[in-house]
Amino acid sequence: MGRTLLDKIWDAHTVRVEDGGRCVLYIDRQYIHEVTSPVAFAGIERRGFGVARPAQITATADHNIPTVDQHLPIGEPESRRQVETLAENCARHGIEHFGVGHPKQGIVHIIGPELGFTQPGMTIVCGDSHTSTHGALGAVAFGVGTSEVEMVFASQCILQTKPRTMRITVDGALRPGVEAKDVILYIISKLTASGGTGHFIEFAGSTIRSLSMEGRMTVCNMSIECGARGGMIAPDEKTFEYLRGRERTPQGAAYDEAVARWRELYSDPDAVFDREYRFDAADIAPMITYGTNPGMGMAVDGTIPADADPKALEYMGFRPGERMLGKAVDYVFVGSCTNGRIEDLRRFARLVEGRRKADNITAWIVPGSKGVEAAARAEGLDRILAAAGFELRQPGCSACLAMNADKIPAGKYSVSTSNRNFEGRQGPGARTMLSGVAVAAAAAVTGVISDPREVFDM
Ligand SMILES: CC(C)[C@H](C(=O)O)[C@@H](O)C(=O)O
Ligand code: SF4
Repeated sequence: MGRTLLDKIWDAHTVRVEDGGRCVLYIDRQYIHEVTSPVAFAGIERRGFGVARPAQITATADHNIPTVDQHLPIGEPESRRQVETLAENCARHGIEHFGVGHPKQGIVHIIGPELGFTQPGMTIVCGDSHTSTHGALGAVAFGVGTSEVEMVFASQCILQTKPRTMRITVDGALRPGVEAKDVILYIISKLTASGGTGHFIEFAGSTIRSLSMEGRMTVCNMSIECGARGGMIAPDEKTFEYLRGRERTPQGAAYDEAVARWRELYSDPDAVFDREYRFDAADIAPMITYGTNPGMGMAVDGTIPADADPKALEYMGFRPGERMLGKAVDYVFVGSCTNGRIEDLRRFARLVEGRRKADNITAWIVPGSKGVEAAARAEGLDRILAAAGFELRQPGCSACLAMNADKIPAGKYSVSTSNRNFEGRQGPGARTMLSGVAVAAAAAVTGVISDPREVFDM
């Protein structure tokens, strides 16, 4: 019987299968950040272990850092301590670390692919749920807990049960104004926030193939928001081109050899998945969420479902059957590991170019990495944004979660290109509506929830 892409990579990395079926899985790369690494470092030190393969670990500071005045010491003492601890731990164990202000610093899931650390066929973990992002390059990448971070430090392996497989196929051309984020918000709205539990998703079909690498990362990033362990896309010419010449990818003849290996990474035509779903791109509209989990999404021009969860609607201050169009917005956040890549900033800048930010909107436009920030400035996106009343900030997780200074005040409404709209996610009492870049741009210039296809004549 044919094998899935997950089978091929998983089996190639299985060192041993334990009684009970758990696998000792070899990990090619581990990413770490300041939030989930300190306890793991303390753990190996307490047990007298060193870090087995420091060269296969990459560290960056992203969650606890401010996105303005990064040259100043971090004001909040707890955050400052986290970030300093990461730097000290990395120095002690010989791990490459991109701290605040470093030209390669950024959100962990942005810099991995950007610097070429993430490559097809790899196994990749990080103590962070959105590690699934790296699956867009054809890697098996998933989030792990702090005790597993410690396991990888000590042995470069983890103990894992192999997930079940799921394929989600999306075919057809996307309608005007629809972007990768809308595709994944649509899929999660169909599967619900728990519909992928226990599975590893492979995204396939002509719509997925047509997406840029950045768009594929957006899709895989949010694959876990339906409960899946991870998401992946078989690598193709776009993937190989994206990786060509990146700082940490093989160069020259070694690159050609790598591509030859990467070409073997696909699910065999007769591979059988535990579950399959099919969607038609023509059914997907620009999306927005109305509730308090990412599965509570709808077309921006639709109405809130009559059977929507009453508790979620109470938190959001919405009622069943209402339209989202015209609803009040206070904050717009463009950024995060979901939509903080250069393509996202380009899209936002092009849409708002020649227009003005609405007076009632506070907007945070946050590049996902120093690399993205530098590219945006080199392309003059910062000037386009400034002319429209927007400021390009410095890279970090920012308003995606309330672990730094960028918090949405209680009761305020935020249109956010990030990935989670849980109660209090962007600050205690904050009300988050998830969307793609175009819906965020439309809200930013009109001051209310608007249909980007009308505002921008798409
Ligand atoms: C802080 C970290 C553990 C967390 C995660 O695992 O995802 C964060 O990145 C998030 O997005 O909620
Ligand atoms: S940007 Fe958001 S989702 Fe991504 S790693 Fe940071 S906090 Fe988590």
